Amino acid sequence: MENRKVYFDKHTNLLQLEEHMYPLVDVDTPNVFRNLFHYDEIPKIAFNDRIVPHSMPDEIWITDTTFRDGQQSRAPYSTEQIVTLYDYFHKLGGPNGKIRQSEFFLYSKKDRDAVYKCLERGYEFPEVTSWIRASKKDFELVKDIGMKETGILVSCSDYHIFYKLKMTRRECMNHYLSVIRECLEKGISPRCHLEDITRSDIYGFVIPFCLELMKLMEEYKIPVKIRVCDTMGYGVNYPGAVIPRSIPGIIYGLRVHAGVPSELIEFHGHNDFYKAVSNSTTAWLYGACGVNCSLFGIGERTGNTPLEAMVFEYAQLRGTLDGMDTTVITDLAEYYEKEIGYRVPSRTPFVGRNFNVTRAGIHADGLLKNEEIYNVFDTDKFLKRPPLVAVSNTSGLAGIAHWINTYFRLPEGKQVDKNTELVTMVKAWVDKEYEEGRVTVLTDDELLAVIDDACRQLGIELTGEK
Ligand SMILES: CC(C)C(=O)C(=O)O
Repeated sequence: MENRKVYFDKHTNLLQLEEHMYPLVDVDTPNVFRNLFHYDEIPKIAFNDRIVPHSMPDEIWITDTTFRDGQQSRAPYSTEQIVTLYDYFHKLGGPNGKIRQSEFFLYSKKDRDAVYKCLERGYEFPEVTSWIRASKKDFELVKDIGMKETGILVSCSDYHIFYKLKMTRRECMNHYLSVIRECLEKGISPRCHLEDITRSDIYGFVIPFCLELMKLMEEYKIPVKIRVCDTMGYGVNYPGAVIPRSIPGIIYGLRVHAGVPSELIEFHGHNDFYKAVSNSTTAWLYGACGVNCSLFGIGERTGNTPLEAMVFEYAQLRGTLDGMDTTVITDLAEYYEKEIGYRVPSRTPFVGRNFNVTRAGIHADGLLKNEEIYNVFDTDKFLKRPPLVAVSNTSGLAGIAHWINTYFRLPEGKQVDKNTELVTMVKAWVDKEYEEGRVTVLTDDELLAVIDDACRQLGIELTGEK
């Protein structure tokens, strides 16, 4: 009886023995959940109305995959760029380590150089962790570098087990367990990436497998992490939705039926159905301590959960930033644009060029009277990005003056107003554009060119904090 865990099942009101409840179901043919996923139909969301209780852990955090999933989907970063980004993550996450870990490839010399350089920084957070091929050689590498933990791929849906690995569930589970045992033998903590969990048989494969993993953790006294990978973005957060698509249901099953502690559960989302952010927040709410994110959501296909979004989700859930420095998000966006040559799409929340730009005349009027009316929060304080009013035919002299003052961040005393000659000159150009039939708003670049020209004619310079 020693190794068997007994737990109280709230659904049945009975004490249950775990391994008797959830033996591996070794099916002959793959269960691909055709009722939900018919490839030539749009996937379906089904409901059984079983409601899972919230269980947000006392401490929650963010982990980062910018250099792993993020880098998989774009041109590789240079070593110097990785180190700079890592410095920024350290500052953004703050002294409480809200960006707890960042994962790195170890495949090439270049990958390893970046790891050595980041380790040399000596930061406690984000902890540098790895992603490797599950082989003896790679385990040794992890150990030699001095890392405590590594990610290992343990794909768990029958799509992967039968079609990709060409194994049975039993063969696959035995294979994974032997690899993880090898990792533990080396004294390294495995982070098990349960790829494609939202198309997997949760109680026929995932829970029996995680029960075995928890036994290995007990045997080796080394933490075994479970990363819940919503690889194709099928996860949903709706109360009463059925597993395997229900994120609350998956997290509940792992915690209650497989006995995985919250601090060892991490959610990794993809944005194929626009749900990466809400699914990640849901994972926190239902008992995962960690959400794994990539900066600006850059990742495979539609991308991962954007890291910056979860910083603001954190603050909204907890009522505090717990030491995170959100202004670094703007520094990161500028660094990407200037040094990496990537401009975040302009309407992207918190970072896009236009995320707090008001264009409609009627909104602009409200914003000019009181910025709280049309700005989500004090974006100048938290992101060094005061709200802007785009200039159009309805802007008037005051709107143009506001645009110049905010765009150039002109300090009081140096600000222009509706009587300034520069503003009159720009207004004359704007009016002419619309008289000639223009129907669209003016772009920043167009305005900058006109302002530049007018300043030259007037022999003045706009000196702001930019
Ligand atoms: C490769 C796996 C682990 C992954 O990143 C995912 O499932 O999204």
